[in-house]
Amino acid sequence: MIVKHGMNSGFSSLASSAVLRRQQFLIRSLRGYSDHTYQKRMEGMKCISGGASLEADSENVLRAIIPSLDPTGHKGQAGKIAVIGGCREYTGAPYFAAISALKIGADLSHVFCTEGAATVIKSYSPELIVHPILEESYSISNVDDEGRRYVSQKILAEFDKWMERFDCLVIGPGLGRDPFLLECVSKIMKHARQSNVPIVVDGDGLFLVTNSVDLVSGYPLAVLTPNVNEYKRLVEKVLGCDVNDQDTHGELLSLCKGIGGVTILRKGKCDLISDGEIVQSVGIYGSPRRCGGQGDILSGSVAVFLSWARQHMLATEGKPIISPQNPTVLGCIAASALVRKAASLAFEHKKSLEAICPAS
Ligand SMILES: NC(=O)C1=CN([C@@H]2O[C@H](COP(=O)(O)OP(=O)(O)OC[C@H]3O[C@@H](n4cnc5c(N)ncnc54)[C@H](O)[C@@H]3O)[C@@H](O)[C@H]2O)[C@@H](O)CC1
Ligand SMILES: Nc1ncnc2c1ncn2[C@@H]1O[C@H](COP(=O)(O)OP(=O)(O)OP(=O)(O)O)[C@@H](O)[C@H]1O
Ligand SMILES: [Mg+2]
Repeated sequence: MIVKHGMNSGFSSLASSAVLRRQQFLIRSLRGYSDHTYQKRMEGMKCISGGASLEADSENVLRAIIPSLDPTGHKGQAGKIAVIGGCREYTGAPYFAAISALKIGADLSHVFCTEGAATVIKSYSPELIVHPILEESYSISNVDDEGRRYVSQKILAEFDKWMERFDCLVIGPGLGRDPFLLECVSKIMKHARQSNVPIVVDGDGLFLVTNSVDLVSGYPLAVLTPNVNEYKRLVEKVLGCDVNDQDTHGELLSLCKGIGGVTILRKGKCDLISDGEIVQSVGIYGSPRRCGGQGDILSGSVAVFLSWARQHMLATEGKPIISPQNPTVLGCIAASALVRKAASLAFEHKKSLEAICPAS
């Protein structure tokens, strides 16, 4: 887990582990804000809307919400995350999301995927807990309508056994677009909502939500993390128009309000984050490489930071020491800042000599 700056020396042995050193390095790296070169680099990146800079104070957000390591803590307190995704085509995306949750500092990370994807994902890492419960249409092609209902109920029952243990679900990385599978995932989302489990919707989860906005509308514990294409489809569906690059701020506010109370993290040259009330941007210099998988890493990271921000909110009895005060927005700011900085460091390290493996 990332260790808070200025922790007392009782944690020094823990803090000497390689993982902690690496994570502390990331935090320290974020302090480079005042660096002149960095400032110059950032000049072209700042998101200006209506003349006002919206840049979030991400370093202080990170400091505030990252939990301290506590020797009395038990496994699970730093976060239990589940990724719902992984099908015939895609096994990388759910892996990147789930392993990122662990690397950020969550204690447990699960993946719910199809049977074929499960063996592959398990072979990437023994650290992930993989549930091969989802089915695609091809695997039940000989089954009649009643049989399909049975399979669907069985999937839901299997998922429900676990659901209330999770601090956050990530729905969509590498999910695919099979109609039967998406129908089951819709039911999973409805159950998560009834149980007030936060959800991060990404990748094909956004394809599902764009076609069934009701799944998230009016749910303040939902975060959508669209890329350029996914954002365009959402705007077209919800606002009924093309993306307006002249009023990014106003459009994002309208989109959040149009869907109803969700938080949106719009990925791009600058990441823009809004809950329909405020807009914040994270323009930390990232990587010029746009290889696949970086968004998956972000969605797993948002899940962990969102959970920590909610814990922070509880610990401060609803009076957090940081603003903005919406924990889903805080989680998005922290994740965006860390992932962009990590991308920048990875590029500095590897340059273009070899392809940047997102998980490295
Ligand atoms: N290794 C893996 O398993 C990966 C799987 N992925 C999964 O693949 C599925 C589909 O996600 P996609 O992001 O490809 O779907 P999208 O529908 O967002 O993107 C589809 C197409 O849009 C193009 N595109 C991207 N940015 C663009 C831009 N700025 N302007 C114009 N065109 C642009 C891409 O080249 C791609 O051909 C999701 O489930 C996702 O999670 C991706 O996350 C990538 C990695
Ligand atoms: N033009 C850009 N310049 C710098 N960083 C960017 C740019 N576009 C996206 N990013 C960053 O890259 C990360 C992934 O965003 P991206 O738009 O590539 O997601 P994605 O298409 O969903 O990725 P994936 O391939 O994992 O599905 C985010 O952290 C985002 O801030
Ligand atoms: Mg994506």
